[in-house]
Amino acid sequence: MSNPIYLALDVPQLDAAKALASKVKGHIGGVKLGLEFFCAHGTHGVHEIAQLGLPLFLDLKLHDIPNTVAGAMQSLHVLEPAIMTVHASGGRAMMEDAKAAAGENTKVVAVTMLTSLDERDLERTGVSGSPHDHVMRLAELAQASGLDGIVCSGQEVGSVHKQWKDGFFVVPGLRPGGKATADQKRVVTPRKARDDGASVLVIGRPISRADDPLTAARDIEATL
Ligand SMILES: O=c1ccn([C@@H]2O[C@H](COP(=O)(O)O)[C@@H](O)[C@H]2O)c(=O)[nH]1
Repeated sequence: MSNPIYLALDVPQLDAAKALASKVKGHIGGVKLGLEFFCAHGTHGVHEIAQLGLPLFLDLKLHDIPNTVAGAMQSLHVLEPAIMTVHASGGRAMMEDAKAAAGENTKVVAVTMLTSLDERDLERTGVSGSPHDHVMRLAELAQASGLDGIVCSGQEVGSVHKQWKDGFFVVPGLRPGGKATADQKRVVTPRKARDDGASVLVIGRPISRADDPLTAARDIEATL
């Protein structure tokens, strides 16, 4: 079974990002490049990280009208990401067009409800009900739109997995026991997420901000 850990390289300096990924390379299955990295280093930075030879998850969480998102997907195609994200709240047409524009080897997954939000935050955006129900609704929409899977927290992945048997589930908001949650609100341990059906475990600060990132990555891998 391949290593499901994708290290979130939310690191401002390109050299530091490369050094961190190289250091823990033997204990992760891929790297995740998000907005912080892409806004600072663009496609050049992605090519640099690609040289490490690990699968790339380009987490740009695209959210715009269908034509614009499809155009962005086409432009990013050349980077050959293994995984890309769009927001499920962009709607069915946007997700359909995003999938159609992506390369055939790229999994397109929809962000449902950010792991930094809880039920009160959701209510303030005008959506009543539980995070669980909101995630389930958006998962159904993503599946109907032909996407490969979704991004959700480890608190929902078990239910989504029961409903969408062959879905591809990306789970961030992971904290090994006792680690600071910081801005994350819907958290579980990597092991729990894995047991409940996560395909990819996105882990950033518990590794990148650890005193010894190599030991942290190794310890997390050992719990799986
Ligand atoms: O709902 C979401 C979607 C994406 N993320 C991203 O995952 C990592 C998590 O980093 P940690 O340091 O392990 O908290 C980060 O890059 C987010 O942009 C998420 O956390 N939640």
